[in-house]
Amino acid sequence: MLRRLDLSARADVPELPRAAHDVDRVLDAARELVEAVRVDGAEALVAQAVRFDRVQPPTLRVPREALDAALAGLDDGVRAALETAIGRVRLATAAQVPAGVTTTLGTGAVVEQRWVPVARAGVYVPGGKAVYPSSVVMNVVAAQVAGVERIVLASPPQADHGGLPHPTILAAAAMLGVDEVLAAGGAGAIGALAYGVPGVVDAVDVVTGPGNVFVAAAKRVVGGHVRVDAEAGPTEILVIADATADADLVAADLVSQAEHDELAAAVLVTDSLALADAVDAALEVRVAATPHAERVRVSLAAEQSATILVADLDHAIAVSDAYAPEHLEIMTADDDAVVARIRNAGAIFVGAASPVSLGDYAAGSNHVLPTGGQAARVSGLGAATFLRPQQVVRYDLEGLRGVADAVVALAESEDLPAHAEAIRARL
Ligand SMILES: NC(=O)c1ccc[n+]([C@@H]2O[C@H](COP(=O)([O-])OP(=O)(O)OC[C@H]3O[C@@H](n4cnc5c(N)ncnc54)[C@H](O)[C@@H]3O)[C@@H](O)[C@H]2O)c1
Ligand SMILES: N[C@H](CO)Cc1c[nH]c[nH+]1
Ligand SMILES: [Zn+2]
Repeated sequence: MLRRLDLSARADVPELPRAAHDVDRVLDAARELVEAVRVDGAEALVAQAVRFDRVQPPTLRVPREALDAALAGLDDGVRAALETAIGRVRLATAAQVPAGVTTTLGTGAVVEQRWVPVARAGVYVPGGKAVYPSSVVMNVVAAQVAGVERIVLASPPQADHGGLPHPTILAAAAMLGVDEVLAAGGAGAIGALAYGVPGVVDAVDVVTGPGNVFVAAAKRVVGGHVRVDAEAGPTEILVIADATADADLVAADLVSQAEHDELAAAVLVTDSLALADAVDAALEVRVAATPHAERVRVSLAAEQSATILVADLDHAIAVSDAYAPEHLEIMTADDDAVVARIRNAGAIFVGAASPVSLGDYAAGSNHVLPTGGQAARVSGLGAATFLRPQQVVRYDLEGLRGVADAVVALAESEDLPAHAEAIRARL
């Protein structure tokens, strides 16, 4: 089911498997959809809902009563599970908030750095092939912990639910106190959050959230206008496993992420031919039995998924770092030794009892993570996504006197004498 790429006879890392239908290829389509919303507003959002979601939303802004009704109708078990997820993500995210620092550079000379949240955040929650109340938790809790005052959430309208977002998404939003919710999906929704739509939603400062390639591409399009988090597109899992790993668990985890999307990537990197064969055998059994087998088969057989045979674990680490996966699982004889040497990954899951699906819901980590190789440069969603470091300068006259000569000399060297005058005027 997984194609094999045998690199075991070489020590270098060639081009690795990626989806052909990636963000670059849908960038023009996403730009058109964003631009239509920027120019035509609500009319374009409704047209895109009819075209892609096959439903006309009764209203783009979800009414308060619909949020309340969704919360009232929420299954008790799901509510308890959401509470668990919210509690864990809140605790782990609160620990991320950086403390401000004050540096004293001399008597009466102080520079402070404080962390200030943006005023408005727009968060996207996917809802095409699957619906993601867990992404409500990941986005909203991170923004709330950062101290964002206004959070607006967008999620695709559902034909089976009268053209509103899925009721579990609405219920999760209501649980978290988010009452500004849009029935809008895909690139158009990202455009609406970034530019605002008269009478529907005001523009935000930061747009975050996962989604399919169109959502990821739209975030790239609006990235020059608002702050965006990493491109969190079709899910990726890369497993580094040696001969000691449990092949059936490896197979279960590959299938778990392949079920998101035909474009999801599932990659096994191993130095053990026996393990590779055993994972193939386990995949046959698991895929045959999984409810989304059709989607999983496409994802596992596609060019973005593979078993990569490597010479040894050093080689496996080099391959994984070059790929920079969204999720990296490590199942080896000495997991700590491997994780210590990893540089590039959105999130790392260490050992057989830490599968990606734990992190998807309730580990306490955030599941909105960079895909498409971005994990080599940027991080996943967290409190910092909504915060900016801001410097506050507090000098008194004694402090100013202590550095005045340097400022005046530099101002004159730049031929900006009025800058020097502004110092002299105080002394
Ligand atoms: N990386 C992460 O952190 C992360 C987290 C959760 C989910 N995901 C990914 O999110 C994605 C969710 O995708 P989904 O499709 O289920 O939901 P989605 O909400 O991302 O996409 C649905 C929307 O896509 C748009 N769309 C559909 N077909 C289109 C087309 N042909 N042209 C233009 N726009 C089109 C529509 O507007 C539709 O509302 C999956 O790929 C999943 O792997 C990623
Ligand atoms: N694995 C996805 C990308 O990180 C997140 C998710 C949500 N629900 C299930 N899984
Ligand atoms: Zn998942």
